[in-house]
Amino acid sequence: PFSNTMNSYFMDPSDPSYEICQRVIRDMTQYGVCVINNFLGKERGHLVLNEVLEMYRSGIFTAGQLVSSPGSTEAQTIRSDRITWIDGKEPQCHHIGQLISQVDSIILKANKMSNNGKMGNYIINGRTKAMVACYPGSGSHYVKHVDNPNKDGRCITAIYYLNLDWDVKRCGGLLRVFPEGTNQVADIAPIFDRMLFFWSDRRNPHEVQPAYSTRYAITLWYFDSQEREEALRNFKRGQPSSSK
Ligand SMILES: Cc1cc(NC(=O)CCC(=O)O)nc(C)c1Br
Ligand SMILES: [Fe+3]
Repeated sequence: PFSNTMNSYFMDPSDPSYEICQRVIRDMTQYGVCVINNFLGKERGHLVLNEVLEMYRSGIFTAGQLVSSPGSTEAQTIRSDRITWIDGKEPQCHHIGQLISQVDSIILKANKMSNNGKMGNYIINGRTKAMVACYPGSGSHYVKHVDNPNKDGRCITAIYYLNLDWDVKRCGGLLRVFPEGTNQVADIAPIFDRMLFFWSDRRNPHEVQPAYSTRYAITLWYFDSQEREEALRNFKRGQPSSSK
């Protein structure tokens, strides 16, 4: 439903352009999903990709999702995505760190710019670490799910894709979002230097279709201050958040 032709070349990382933030506000308000292509530009995109490849080669990625095949006799497991969490200050993650602070500044500026300082009625005051994910490409996928179904505080999912020459017909790995309230789906190819934002709650169930090439992505989840505070209060009281 949304046009994803926005390019963001030559953006000053410390002060994101007004029109990028306007675009995020408009698309998030109208569709709950926003795609920005050429987010860093080729050069910086490659610097981030090289750091991710180096991390992957160094073997610090853990097996993300261990799914023991149901009813299997031996404890056979089917690994799908492999992940590692970073804060971006690690010495070998300098450019990933720059990407993270660029996304931070866009989200925070957009949050301030949107009407009375709230984008989607959220006040964003923090985020998770960055999750670097790799789908090894042997048909690995991610089943349809909601990132934040039970008010754990996460309001925006931000995903940066790193995959050069990605052709969905050949490589699969499509992210399919099923925006609530419409039978229209949003198919998003995980192409190099593409930035994606979407509301993390039940408005955006999504799946990753089987990938047949190695598929890399960096994900950040931004917190709404009020919902996060409430979730932590519940957590301390030993209550599961709102409903399990
Ligand atoms: C670990 C974890 C990963 C994801 N990733 C995606 O949905 C994939 C998006 C993409 O790569 O296109 N989501 C959740 C709720 C958890 Br938890
Ligand atoms: Fe997800």
